[in-house]
Amino acid sequence: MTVLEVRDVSGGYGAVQILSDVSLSAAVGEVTCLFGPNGCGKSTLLKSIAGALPLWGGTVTLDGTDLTGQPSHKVLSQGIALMPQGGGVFPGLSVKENLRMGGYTIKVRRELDARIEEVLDEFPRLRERLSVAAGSLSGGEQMLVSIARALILQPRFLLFDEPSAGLSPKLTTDVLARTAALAERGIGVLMIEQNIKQALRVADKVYVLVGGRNRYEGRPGDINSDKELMHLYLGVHKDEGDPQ
Ligand SMILES: Nc1ncnc2c1ncn2[C@@H]1O[C@H](COP(=O)(O)OP(=O)(O)OP(=O)(O)O)[C@@H](O)[C@H]1O
Repeated sequence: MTVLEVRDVSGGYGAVQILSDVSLSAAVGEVTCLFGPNGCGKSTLLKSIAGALPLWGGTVTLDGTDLTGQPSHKVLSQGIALMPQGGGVFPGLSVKENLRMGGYTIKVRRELDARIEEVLDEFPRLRERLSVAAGSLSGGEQMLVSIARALILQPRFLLFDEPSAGLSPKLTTDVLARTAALAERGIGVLMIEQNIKQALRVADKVYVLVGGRNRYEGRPGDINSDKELMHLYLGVHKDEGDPQ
């Protein structure tokens, strides 16, 4: 099974260290959730894995292939796509143009068109809005464009940075269900999420970072028994954390 392995990763910005010896592993076909208090380094970790930030130490491997220190386009070509907060669509470009941008490495036009068609079959709502500027879509629709765009290159792993940020409770449920569906079709999902309770419903595995270090690793059913973690660091209060 394809596994993304992060080992003893350290990193930060300028001289400021944010991550200290962080390790995790995520598998294709699973949703791996990354929780932790604000500012603990979750986004920094995803950016470091995706090659958007240099690592100070440690390794990132995909199925044993060393990706440590590779620039983001190389990491992407290995099948790891980063979905930034808010989706990161190009607001002034149409939905169709955004999808084309997702496949910019596919040089054969027919092949790119076929991939776009495949993805649109999965996202019929986007088909109706192909010529609309992505920036004029709702937050939920922009997240769909972002997911659809990432799927054009048939990634093995999607790194989601708070896919539900700014979305209504209903859209949050939809987007989290979609991440679970992506995992079911064999993609590995590594996801930061603030909606702990809802994320636990779709998670196969959970990591918690505190202060840029690993604090917890386990299965979603077990995390509720760590009261300090749930209440103090994740802000989930009594009777709120049951993933059922
Ligand atoms: N570009 C940057 N330059 C300098 N410091 C940064 C930069 N981006 C983030 N930081 C700092 O790094 C720390 C970790 O930020 P990060 O965004 O990784 O945390 P997070 O766990 O994702 O937080 P949140 O849950 O609030 O999104 C914070 O103290 C933040 O202020």
